[in-house]
Amino acid sequence: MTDDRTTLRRELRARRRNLPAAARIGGAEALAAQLLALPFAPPSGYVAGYWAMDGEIALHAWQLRLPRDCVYCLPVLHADQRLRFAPWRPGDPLAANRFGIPEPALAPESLLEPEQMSLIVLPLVGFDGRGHRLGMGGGWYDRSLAFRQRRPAPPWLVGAGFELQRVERLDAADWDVALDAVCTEAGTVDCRSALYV
Ligand SMILES: Nc1nc2c(c(=O)[nH]1)N(C=O)[C@@H](CNc1ccc(C(=O)N[C@@H](CCC(=O)O)C(=O)O)cc1)CN2
Ligand SMILES: Nc1ncnc2c1ncn2[C@@H]1O[C@H](COP(=O)(O)OP(=O)(O)OP(=O)(O)O)[C@@H](O)[C@H]1O
Repeated sequence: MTDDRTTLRRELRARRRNLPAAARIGGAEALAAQLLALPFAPPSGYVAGYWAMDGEIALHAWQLRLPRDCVYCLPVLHADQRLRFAPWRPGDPLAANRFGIPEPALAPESLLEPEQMSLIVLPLVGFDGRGHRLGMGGGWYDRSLAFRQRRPAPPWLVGAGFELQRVERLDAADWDVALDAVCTEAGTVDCRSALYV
């Protein structure tokens, strides 16, 4: 990881946190509409979101408006350094993981593999117009979704963020998994046609 990426991460996270509450609430509603309008939005199956923290754009509006046959899931950290996913509805028990992020309190054998998801929404720290992403730097999503470099969707991979997290250009590392789309409160970047350029 270069110093540049560390600096950019810090700056974008601060920008994300400083957004006023009204923009944050309106943004979550507008994001839900963008996610529901995706051409590949699944009518059924497991879909993964995240528990928003550190100023991340929230997914509760999307969760509430999902088709009834979609099962909303949250990421769960696993000892093998790859994410698993677990269904979660408001009221279900949660426990904080080692980053302090709430995750469903389920037995390990009940957890779902990334391969079982129809669609996964990834939290973005930053993104560019080609769909390259900057995450928290732990490599959790890249490791967990590496199989998508050799195999087509599903799961569809969609980054979510506020428009103010867009940057001119992010260089992709070998391990970076390409997103199929990026959704913000202002619109959607469909990255599928850009995969081979
Ligand atoms: N809401 C949300 N959930 C998520 C992620 C995320 O980015 N957002 N993740 C995306 O990968 C995974 C967890 N990865 C994470 C990686 C780093 C940090 C983090 O806060 N790092 C702190 C200090 C670390 C510490 O407390 O030890 C930091 O960098 O300031 C959090 C989550 C899975 N769940
Ligand atoms: N497929 C992989 N196999 C092994 N290690 C990986 C893989 N993908 C990423 N990593 C490791 O994860 C580290 C962090 O990667 P990077 O800086 O791209 O994270 P990020 O994409 O910002 O974070 P995240 O994926 O958590 O949102 C890298 O230094 C790399 O060593």
